[in-house]
Amino acid sequence: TWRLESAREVESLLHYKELIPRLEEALGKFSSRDSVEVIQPVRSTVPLQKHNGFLGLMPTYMENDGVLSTKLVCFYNRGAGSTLPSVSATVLLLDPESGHMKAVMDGEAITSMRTAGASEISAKLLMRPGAEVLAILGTGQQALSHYNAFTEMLSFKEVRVWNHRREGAEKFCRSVSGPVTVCGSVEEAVRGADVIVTVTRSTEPVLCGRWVKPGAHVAAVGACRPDWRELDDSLMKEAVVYADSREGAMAESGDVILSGVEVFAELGDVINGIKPAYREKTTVFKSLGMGVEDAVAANLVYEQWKAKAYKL
Ligand SMILES: NC(=O)C1=CN([C@@H]2O[C@H](COP(=O)(O)OP(=O)(O)OC[C@H]3O[C@@H](n4cnc5c(N)ncnc54)[C@H](O)[C@@H]3O)[C@@H](O)[C@H]2O)C=CC1
Ligand SMILES: O=C(O)C1=NCCCC1
Repeated sequence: TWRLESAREVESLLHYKELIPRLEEALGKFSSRDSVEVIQPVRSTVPLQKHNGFLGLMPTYMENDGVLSTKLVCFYNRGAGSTLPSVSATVLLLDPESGHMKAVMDGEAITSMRTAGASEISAKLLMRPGAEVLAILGTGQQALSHYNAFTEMLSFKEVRVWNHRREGAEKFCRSVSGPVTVCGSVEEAVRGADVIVTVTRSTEPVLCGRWVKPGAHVAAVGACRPDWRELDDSLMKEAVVYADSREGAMAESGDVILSGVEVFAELGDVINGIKPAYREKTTVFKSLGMGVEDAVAANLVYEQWKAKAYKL
């Protein structure tokens, strides 16, 4: 069994330019609902009540590609004083024929990068052509990976960030290489923005529809429990709502369930040409995270790692 237990080592083997095309292909395969392409049940979750968290189990089998994996992810709604991460994950890659373990790897970088990769795909497909202003709400782990993916793969003239604690936003600015404007309120950050990424741990709406420019694209990444929100009802009702998985969104997204809106399409439906990309309308991509994204990312890490090991 190959062991890649350091997030840094996994991160050094993953690059958005290689990862994103594989994610795009995987999202299309998932939405084709062809069992020889992808079998991926909706995540099962076990509450960790004492610790204010959940364990998520995310198995996936891609028969045609010979990829079998599962991610074990613990995610928490941590109090402000905690120094522990909000998301902690491990990915196991298995040989589908023997069932033997091929690799066990840290899932932190995989989770950060594949989530940002999926959001980047949503923006590429759904934002208005010529989008100039990116706003990021939240300044934690996902904010960083989204900043990296969006600035590397797309071009924005301005990046704004907001955090509910200003020092968090200032720390974020110091940790990235490009220019970023710190905003004192969500409204200030999102007014006139073309693309908005919500990556907070909030359980109540932080983004209100009345602040969002018509035609903007929102990649909504937080609020992955049926009673958690990041977006208000007016935004959900105004927007055309896309998701990574329709079943996942209907089971896990408070923004979808509690607003009562329909998921118009999966991102994979757009990739497959089955559903239109309404670039001129206000769009929301509700991301819950999928095992198939972890599977292709882990398989890419494994391939890169083997190539590196055999070159030595
Ligand atoms: N859709 C997906 O595939 C994934 C979703 N997530 C979710 O994305 C969110 C962000 O994850 P990470 O960046 O890893 O977490 P993190 O803890 O590193 O960052 C969270 C950010 O939210 C801010 N925050 C905390 N409480 C808040 C509140 N009440 N209102 C507004 N902001 C608040 C924090 O200051 C921090 O800037 C979490 O909800 C997590 O569960 C995480 C991984 C994958
Ligand atoms: O897909 C994932 O991985 C996660 N999704 C939502 C919560 C944290 C982890």
